[in-house]
Amino acid sequence: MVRCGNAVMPWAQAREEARRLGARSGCSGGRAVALGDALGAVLAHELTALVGVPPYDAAAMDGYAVAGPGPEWSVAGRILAGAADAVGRLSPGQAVEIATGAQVPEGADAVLPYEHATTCAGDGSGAGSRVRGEIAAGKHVRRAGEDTLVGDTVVPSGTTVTPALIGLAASLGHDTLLVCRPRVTVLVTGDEIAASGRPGRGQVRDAIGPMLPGIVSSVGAEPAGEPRFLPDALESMAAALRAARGEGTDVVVVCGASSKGPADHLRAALAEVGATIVVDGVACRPGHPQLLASLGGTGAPGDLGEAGTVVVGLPGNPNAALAAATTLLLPALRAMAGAPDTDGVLPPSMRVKGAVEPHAHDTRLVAVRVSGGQAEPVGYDRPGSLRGAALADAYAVIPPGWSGPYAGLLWLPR
Ligand SMILES: Nc1nc2c(c(=O)[nH]1)N[C@H]1C(S)=C(S)[C@@H](COP(=O)(O)OP(=O)(O)OC[C@H]3O[C@@H](n4cnc5c(N)ncnc54)[C@H](O)[C@@H]3O)O[C@H]1N2
Ligand code: MOO
Repeated sequence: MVRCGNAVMPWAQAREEARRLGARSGCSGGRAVALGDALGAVLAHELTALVGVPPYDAAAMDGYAVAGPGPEWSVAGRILAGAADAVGRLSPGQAVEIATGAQVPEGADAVLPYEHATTCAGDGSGAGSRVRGEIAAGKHVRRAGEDTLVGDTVVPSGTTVTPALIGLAASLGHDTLLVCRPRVTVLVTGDEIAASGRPGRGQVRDAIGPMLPGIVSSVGAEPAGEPRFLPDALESMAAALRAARGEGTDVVVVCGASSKGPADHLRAALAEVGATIVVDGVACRPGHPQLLASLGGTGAPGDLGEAGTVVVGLPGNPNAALAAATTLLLPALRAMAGAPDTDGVLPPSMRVKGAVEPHAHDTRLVAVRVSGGQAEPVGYDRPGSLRGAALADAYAVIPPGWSGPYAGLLWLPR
């Protein structure tokens, strides 16, 4: 059998190398973005509280804020949420009618909910009436800062920004967040590739460029503009790599030209621009010609520089490209942003339904649908076809020589 590459790396090791290179290259500085634009990015700083939670002593129930042990209080007025300092200090024996979330006046010991209170009517404004009930000191009052004190660190750097984190940041007084969103330049190679519409005779419609924005945004990165289409020519590819490095992009993804055919110029172009190849082929199916390199450093073996642009070479076959993106691109991007390795493979604890043949030397990535605690291969997952991956939830990770029935899972980007 023809094997592509002289130093094909085991699949798990290739993922580790991608993480190491991503972490070493880092993200080109954090950017302050409005809360609404931060979703999915990775926090480039610790999130601290600019205000406490709650910001003031607040009623947790609708009812009466009461001062003194009771069991009866005279009602001195009413406080609704949003009214700052509406009532002065309460004296023992006094109460105010209060809304949930309203500021509890000084001197109040507890809030007596309506459903536990007996009232004698006053003048309708809340004043002049009396209220009776049993209280426990401090009950139904949320004290200022009892959840979070001003200055507390609440979320570590490297956390992915979720809707909940955005809400939290707002509640802590932030309007912007400093985030890391690696920028990814996409180069689509091939004389036969059509960018849109139905391909003509001898043409193939680009299926990888349209996948990549979703793949990179699944880990909070972003495309640096539209894909650039390149002919099968060494000089065009070398020029595009130089341009991407000059523009300060974090990652260049090259689609196609990863094999060793007469029109596959990726390795020659990398040599021309002085790149250091870190992973030259991976022992996995599909996706074995994939490649990882750094445009940083001097190009001397082992010298990757401080913050060089990372190059990921995806094979031209679209399912091989998707497999390679989950193997090298996603781990590199997450590590670059400082995010933990949550895109890792689940432990081999998922039962695979039906017969799956392992490969003799390579890890197989088999498109599966996951339901009822089982992974069922969906088929149609040859290197050139995305039909299976489009129906699948994950790749089942089938190591060489696997005898089943349990496998690890690698979730597909959503
Ligand atoms: N002698 C060998 N030949 C090949 C080997 C090998 O080990 N020895 N490996 C095969 C494998 S596996 C793959 S995968 C491909 C990788 O090829 P390239 O990355 O060089 O890509 P191309 O040759 O340009 O294209 C391969 C195939 O994919 C189609 N393609 C390319 N780009 C796209 C795109 N953006 N969207 C959709 N389809 C695309 C292209 O038309 C070809 O059919 O090498 C094998 N050869
Ligand atoms: O391994 Mo290729 O990358 O399968 O088609």
